[in-house]
Amino acid sequence: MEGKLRSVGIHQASGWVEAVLDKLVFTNIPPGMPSDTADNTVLYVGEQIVLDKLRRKHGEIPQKYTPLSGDQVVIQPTSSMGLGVFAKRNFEPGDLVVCERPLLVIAADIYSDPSLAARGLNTNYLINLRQLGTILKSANSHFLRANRDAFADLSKDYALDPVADILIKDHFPELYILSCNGFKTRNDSQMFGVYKDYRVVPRVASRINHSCSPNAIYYFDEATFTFNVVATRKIEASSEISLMYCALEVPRVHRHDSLRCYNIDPCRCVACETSDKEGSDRRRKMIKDIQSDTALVERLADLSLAELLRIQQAVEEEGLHYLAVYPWCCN
Ligand SMILES: C[S@@+](CC[C@H](N)C(=O)[O-])C[C@H]1O[C@@H](n2cnc3c(N)ncnc32)[C@H](O)[C@@H]1O
Repeated sequence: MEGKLRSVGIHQASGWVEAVLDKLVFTNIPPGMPSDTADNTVLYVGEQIVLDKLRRKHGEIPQKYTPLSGDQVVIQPTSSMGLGVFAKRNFEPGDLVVCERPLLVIAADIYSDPSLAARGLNTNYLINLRQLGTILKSANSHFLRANRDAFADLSKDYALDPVADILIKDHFPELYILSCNGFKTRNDSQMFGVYKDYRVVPRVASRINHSCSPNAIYYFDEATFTFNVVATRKIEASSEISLMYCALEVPRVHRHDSLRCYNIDPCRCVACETSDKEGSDRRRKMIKDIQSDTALVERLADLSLAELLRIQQAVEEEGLHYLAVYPWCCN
């Protein structure tokens, strides 16, 4: 079986290289100013039309940004989750915790290119993975040296699927780095060209672990090409910064199912290690029901103070302060 897949893969991949790889741009942004250090440079892999679109929209890209001073966060070992990112000072809700040029921005669904479909080249999950792996190998050779080393050093703790893990992992470690550390750009991003699924691999924020009660959210700013992490609640100096890797308004067992691909089994976050399971599941279900009930969301202003307080308390107990429903209840 392995031999058959391999030979199909090689045949398909060579047609694919002509069809797609040649039309991708690999651009270090900002492009090669003498003053640019590697940590101010993003390798963008995607289509030229996307770059042109961003230039039209923002004037020039990347626009200047103000890097945060070095006394915000520090990367340190955790007790049970490998490395983590810790606050070096107190943060208030809304404070910028990390603002950095990421290592890589890449269209991760390159195999969905319509020109491949027309030529019957994107037919098989494993072949698609090999195609993306081939692109990532090319990306590797375009990194500035320091960024290549930083990328290679990131966690590969990810399971794609049992067959792929046996056939591909040793050949395409970059695929696992992307899967483990790649954050989706937001759905309303203007970056879209042919591809829809842009991933951003940050250098510092890749070390941020998952929590089911996260204290921060992230966004990618395409004008400055920066990856930003913002506190959603108070974070005290020396506590760990956390993000969410999966939907959180679902029962713990569903969260754990979604986290298994990150080899997070069990989840070591404070919420899972300490909270009462049934009570937590009940509160999250209540929050989910409210969120999905658009009529109720529109009527929030009409709810009694007691009802609003109940929602507010549930959100706070579960640490889901980032949800849109939270400020509505507090106001
Ligand atoms: C994006 S990396 C985060 C940084 C990572 N700890 C490191 O040392 O590079 C994701 C990996 O961190 C670990 N991890 C993150 N959150 C975790 C959690 N809540 N429980 C257990 N392990 C976690 C898992 O190994 C996961 O695959």
